[in-house]
Amino acid sequence: MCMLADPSVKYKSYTPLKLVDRQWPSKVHDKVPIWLSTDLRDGNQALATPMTVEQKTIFFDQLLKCGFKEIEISYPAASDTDFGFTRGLIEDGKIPDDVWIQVLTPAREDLIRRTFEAVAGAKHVIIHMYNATCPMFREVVFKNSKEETLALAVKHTKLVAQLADDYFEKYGMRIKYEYSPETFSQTEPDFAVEICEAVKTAWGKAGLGEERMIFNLPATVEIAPPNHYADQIEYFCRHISEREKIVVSLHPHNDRGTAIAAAELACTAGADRVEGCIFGNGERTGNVDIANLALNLYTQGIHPKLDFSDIQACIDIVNHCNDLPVHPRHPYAGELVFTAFSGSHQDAIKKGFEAQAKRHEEARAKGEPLFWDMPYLPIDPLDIGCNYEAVIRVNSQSGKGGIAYLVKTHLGLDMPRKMQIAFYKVIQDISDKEAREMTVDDITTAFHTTYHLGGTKYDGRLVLRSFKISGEHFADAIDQAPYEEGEAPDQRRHFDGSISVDGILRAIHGNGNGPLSAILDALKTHLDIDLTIREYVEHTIGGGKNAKAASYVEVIEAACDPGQRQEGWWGVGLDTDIAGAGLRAVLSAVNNAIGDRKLLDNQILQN
Ligand SMILES: CC(=O)SCCNC(=O)CCNC(=O)[C@H](O)C(C)(C)COP(=O)(O)OP(=O)(O)OC[C@H]1O[C@@H](n2cnc3c(N)ncnc32)[C@H](O)[C@@H]1OP(=O)(O)O
Ligand SMILES: CC(C)C(=O)C(=O)O
Ligand SMILES: [Mg+2]
Repeated sequence: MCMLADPSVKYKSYTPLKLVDRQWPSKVHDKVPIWLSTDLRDGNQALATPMTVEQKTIFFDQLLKCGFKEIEISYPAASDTDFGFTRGLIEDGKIPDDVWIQVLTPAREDLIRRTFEAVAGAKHVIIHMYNATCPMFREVVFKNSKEETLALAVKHTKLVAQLADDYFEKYGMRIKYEYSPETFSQTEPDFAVEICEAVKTAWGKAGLGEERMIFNLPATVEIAPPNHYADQIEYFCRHISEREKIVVSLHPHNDRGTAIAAAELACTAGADRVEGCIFGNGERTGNVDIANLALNLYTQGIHPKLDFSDIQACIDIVNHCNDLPVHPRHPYAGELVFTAFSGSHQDAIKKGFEAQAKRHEEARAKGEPLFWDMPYLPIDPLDIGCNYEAVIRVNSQSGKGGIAYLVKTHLGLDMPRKMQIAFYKVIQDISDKEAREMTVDDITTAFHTTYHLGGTKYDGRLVLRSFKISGEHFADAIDQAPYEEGEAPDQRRHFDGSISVDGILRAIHGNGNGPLSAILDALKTHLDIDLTIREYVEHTIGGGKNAKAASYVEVIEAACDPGQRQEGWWGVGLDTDIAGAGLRAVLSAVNNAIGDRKLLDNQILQN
């Protein structure tokens, strides 16, 4: 049947819960739940090739590093691998004293007994038993009535309770019980409560504190929007007796793509605990992603009590063990989640970094916290072990801001706005022509080529070899905007220098009201290059002995009508000396202005 067929005669909608005075919508999710990783069970059972013992061991170690205190390590009755892995962790003393391992079993006597054998001798164990409770499973899978479904749960809970006593006596083990009415979210809410009440009574050990039993309420298949799951959880929390003696746990799957929302809303509805997998592995569309949930709390200023400060290590291990990639757009973990390609995003991020640096400086001085508040970046990449390298990447969708950010970050050069526009066109041309992303290398190389910086030394048709500025103290002169003509005669400067012109050394000299106008005068006199400066900007790079000056110059034709807007040519100069930087910037711009124009021989003085 094609998608255009009428779905109303094929699919039934979920039945909303009539919870007239629901409380959760006005609550805020700000409490850190107990986390249980089920990567080694629900995650493992959903792999084409389940993990080997070696892979499970590596994964287990990573879960400990992340700080999980409850880890569902296996379904021991399923396979020798799971049974052996469980025994191995216990016998090799690999389970820290503050960690509870959890094991899953169906409500079947042989499998429950086998499960206990697997965990014999462990210090802290959660025995997790499940049976499906919804109408479809009762009717189709088990062919059981409600009463029979309840009786199955009660009978096997009693067996678990009996074995828990035996194993406590024999090994001194602390055992908690978790019961899952599998398919809870498709089960009649009052029946879910009824069966859990019966299980609680059968268990007979519901206590306070750590000993509370756990009711895990799975959205085995996510069949309704997240608000409905929250309603179901609130209903359960309000109707189950001795609420304080039980832990209410969530186990959301992601069939509708809303497992994260379901978990967060259901936490506001009263849940204490969440089961899930790192990066959301698991049956079909996966279990709820615990890293995502934890980092969502983190970005609200709440420490999630899980450590994802080295998210790449988690990605590597999950990849290795599950043989599943993490999508490039996966929240927090994808390789593109901190990257802006688009111009307006890049511009906002560049401005955001600059504003934040200023804000942080002021806050630091006042001893106040350095709050993260950045356009487009909800979390500081550094907090999860990433860096800012990926934040701005350039392609044909990028603008001047992003390119300027990369030039500033990688070359330390803070281009003036108009020069950013000019250099942006250079990069746009390359990117459009080559129809590919521009790497940082591409951009810095293009910058060096465009402004004749030639790596460590200058290149271009005209290269400054040596110079002397005479007249008044030149630092003052350069401060006085050397391109302003008409200064008093006693402020004029004289430029004496040698430049290489197309590889041949020439001596040139000229006068001006500053070093830059003096060199331009020399170029006019000797090479018939008649340009004037429209814009000049400078800044220092670094500090102390290693400080350098960076100068940026825009030149235009001297003959240009001042009222007429003319395209200029930009240049950059770097030198330990500010006058040197300015002169080099002029030559860099002049090189761009002359292009391959023939220079007049008769104007050149042979050195
Ligand atoms: C939603 C979840 O994720 S639940 C967890 C699912 N995980 C797994 O299934 C992984 C591990 N499972 C396995 O390896 C196997 O299923 C085993 C070893 C546990 C059992 O294998 P088998 O004995 O061959 O049974 P199989 O799985 O084919 O069939 C299930 C049987 O158990 C019954 N059953 C299923 N779930 C349960 C349960 N929770 N409690 C009691 N009985 C159950 C079924 O109705 C069926 O009974 P039937 O044979 O009378 O029709
Ligand atoms: C065993 C249960 C908790 C389960 O995995 C599910 O219902 O999804
Ligand atoms: Mg599951």
